[in-house]
Amino acid sequence: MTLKIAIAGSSGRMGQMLIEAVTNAPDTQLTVALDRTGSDAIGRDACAFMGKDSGVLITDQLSALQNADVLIDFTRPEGTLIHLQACQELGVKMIIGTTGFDEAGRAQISAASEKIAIVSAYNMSVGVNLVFKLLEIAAGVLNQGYDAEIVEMHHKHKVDAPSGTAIAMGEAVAKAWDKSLKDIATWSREGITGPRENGTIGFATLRGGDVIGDHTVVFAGAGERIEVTHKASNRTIYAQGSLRAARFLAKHETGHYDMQEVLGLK
Ligand SMILES: NC(=O)C1=CN([C@@H]2O[C@H](COP(=O)(O)OP(=O)(O)OC[C@H]3O[C@@H](n4cnc5c(N)ncnc54)[C@H](OP(=O)(O)O)[C@@H]3O)[C@@H](O)[C@H]2O)C=CC1
Ligand SMILES: O=C(O)C1=N[C@H](C(=O)O)C[C@H](O)C1
Repeated sequence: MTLKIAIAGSSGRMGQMLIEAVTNAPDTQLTVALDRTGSDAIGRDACAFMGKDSGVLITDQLSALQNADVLIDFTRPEGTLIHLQACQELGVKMIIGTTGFDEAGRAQISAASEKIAIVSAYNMSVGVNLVFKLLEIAAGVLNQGYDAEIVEMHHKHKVDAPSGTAIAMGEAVAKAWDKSLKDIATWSREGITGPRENGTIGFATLRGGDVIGDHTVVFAGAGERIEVTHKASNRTIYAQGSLRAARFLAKHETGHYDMQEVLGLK
């Protein structure tokens, strides 16, 4: 069966990666390419950036989604929430890779999953999802006398901080410590901060150049330090993960799933 795929943010870094992956896979077909109203990309062939002619023109008309089984959305929270509404109305499933949602945005996604099947994850790569499992084990053992610090670095164009992945890593550690991340997170430090409080999780954000995505969780104890690191060197890892999510969604009509479920890690 061929899956009919729509891509949001078609001219973005991830949008183009996804278009390339969808057009190259044997079981998926690009049927809709969206970008926002006012974008220079509207009316251009979705595959023009690859020097190819697909016949799918980039549009801002959300009614085009009726020609898709699944929308893959890596845009911005405000765009994703508008697409979410259209997908509910048209019965189109969704894969959401966008980061930076507030609690209300996350609640809207969960509520929509009563009508349509949704996979959402702050990181679609196999490697990072494996790291979440490793963190569960590490934090479970290092639950006393170790300070957890999470350092991430991304390209200079990224607009949200800390990264969704860093937050999800913090949530994995906090869960293993039977805590809620919001109660123990130190999101940044500046000035006379005083000594570090035990049981907290610190975050540090670096931005620069073209770094695709580096994450390290440090567990620092007395006499030793354990570091768990993931480094992305190509955005295809996120696109390939999204295709796995699309195949997974073909078997579900409703419900809210994450990549751990898609990858069979839960
Ligand atoms: N879950 C995962 O595995 C990954 C998640 N991400 C996340 O994906 C998102 C996109 O990243 P990236 O591709 O680098 O970003 P880009 O800025 O390169 O692309 C974003 C795209 O979305 C469009 N867009 C922006 N605002 C809206 C809106 N309100 N409505 C509709 N479309 C909109 C942009 O259009 P325009 O250029 O006109 O503004 C652009 O086409 C980020 O949140 C990032 O953190 C990234 C990689 C992996
Ligand atoms: O904006 C990015 O580029 C990335 N965003 C995601 C995040 O915020 O965690 C995933 C990946 O790190 C790349």
